Amino acid sequence: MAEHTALMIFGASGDLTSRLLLPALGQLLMTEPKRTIELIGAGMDDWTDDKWRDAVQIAFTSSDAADAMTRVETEYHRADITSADDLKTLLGEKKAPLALYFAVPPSVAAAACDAMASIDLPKGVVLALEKPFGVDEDSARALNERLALLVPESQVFRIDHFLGRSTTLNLLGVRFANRVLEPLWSATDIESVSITYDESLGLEGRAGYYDHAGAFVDMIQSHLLQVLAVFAMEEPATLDEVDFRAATAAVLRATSVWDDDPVRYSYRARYTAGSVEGRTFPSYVDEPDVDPTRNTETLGAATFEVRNARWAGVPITLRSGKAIGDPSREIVVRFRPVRHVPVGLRGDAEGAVLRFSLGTAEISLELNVNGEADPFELERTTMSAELGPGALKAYAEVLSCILDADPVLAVRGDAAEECWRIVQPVLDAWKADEVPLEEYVVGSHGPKGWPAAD
Ligand SMILES: O=C1O[C@H](COP(=O)(O)O)[C@@H](O)[C@H](O)[C@H]1O
Repeated sequence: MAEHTALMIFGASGDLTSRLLLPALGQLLMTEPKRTIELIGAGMDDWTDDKWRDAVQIAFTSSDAADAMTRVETEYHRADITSADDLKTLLGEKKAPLALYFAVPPSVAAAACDAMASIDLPKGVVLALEKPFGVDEDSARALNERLALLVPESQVFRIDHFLGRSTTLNLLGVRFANRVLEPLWSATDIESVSITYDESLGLEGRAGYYDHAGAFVDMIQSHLLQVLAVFAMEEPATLDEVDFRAATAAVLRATSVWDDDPVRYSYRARYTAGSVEGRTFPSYVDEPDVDPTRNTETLGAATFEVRNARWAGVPITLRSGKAIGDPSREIVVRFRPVRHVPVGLRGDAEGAVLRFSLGTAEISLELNVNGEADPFELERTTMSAELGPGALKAYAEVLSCILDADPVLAVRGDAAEECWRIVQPVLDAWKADEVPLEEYVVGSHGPKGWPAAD
């Protein structure tokens, strides 16, 4: 662990910084009492050092981390990060360990990378970039090429906080450390998989971004494909960045829409007025700052196949939606039924179902057992266990890797391009209106008859 690091946040006065980054940094500092940080805020707003320190203090207090302020030196600079002169002044004599965190829109990040090409960056500097990484495969590749001119790939951190979720990382221990599960982890024994991340939340004032992204790009193009990659990867020899990222990237490289038919195997819908968990939402099209002609979906799903020897033939459905009642956030693994049940054992011998919660850290296994009243009549039972929630929240876990310059939980450049390649046929089919945009009432589970809404 690097004990003292400089973290420079571009977009310091923005929503992402106050809502996610600073609370996560506070949490990280509370769990790592030896860590100290030089926290440099930079942005277009005319803030003073005091205003920045106050913003940090407020965010730390919100995550019960006010005590960590004593280990943070703060300074703020008004700067246009797309200007080489401003960047030169900002970076001045700064030396590694130094991380530059781009909490800015992708177009600004791209322009800042261009500006950086004409200055000398401190050796060893880490560049951390928020999603979305590009808007399609070509733009992601172009951004990768720009970044490659600046620093080696191991110093580029494409952030996906789902890789830092303890619930995603639980897949590693449960699968690889259990002989009762690991040998079953393939098409031979698994019939289907679904990865669902529905939320009761609505737009939360993010229409400016969300109305362009939609549920599919916001959640599936990035986060859920990464979860799929961790779920389906070959066993890496080690969990270092080289082995781990090679294994997840190989899964993405082998993944495509089921049957190459996005019209049949993708689904989209948007919500109409209603209430969920005591909050009332208007119809999506009537939300402030939404352009109804954009046809943005607030719920998306698609079925994919990982075309390799381990997974070919297993449908893997990813789904995510907003304003869903009693939302499901889990990975569901459906095992195949046994080939034969002894004559005399009555009932339905369905395959076992293993569920990993992606919300709270829980795991459960549904099994067939002998009936309580009649031992020759099968019944279903569920064994469940709570797993540790993890000491750090997802963003804090990811930040800890950034500060240590360890890219293991960052998305590798080729994987970021693959994610766009995988979803493009769906986005194209939707743009051409080949898939109907259905509707669902806020607080419902989404349109009836969709896959993976279990
Ligand atoms: O990145 C995003 O993730 C959140 C869901 O993740 P969580 O950790 O906050 O539950 C999602 O609400 C948001 O739309 C998306 O941009």
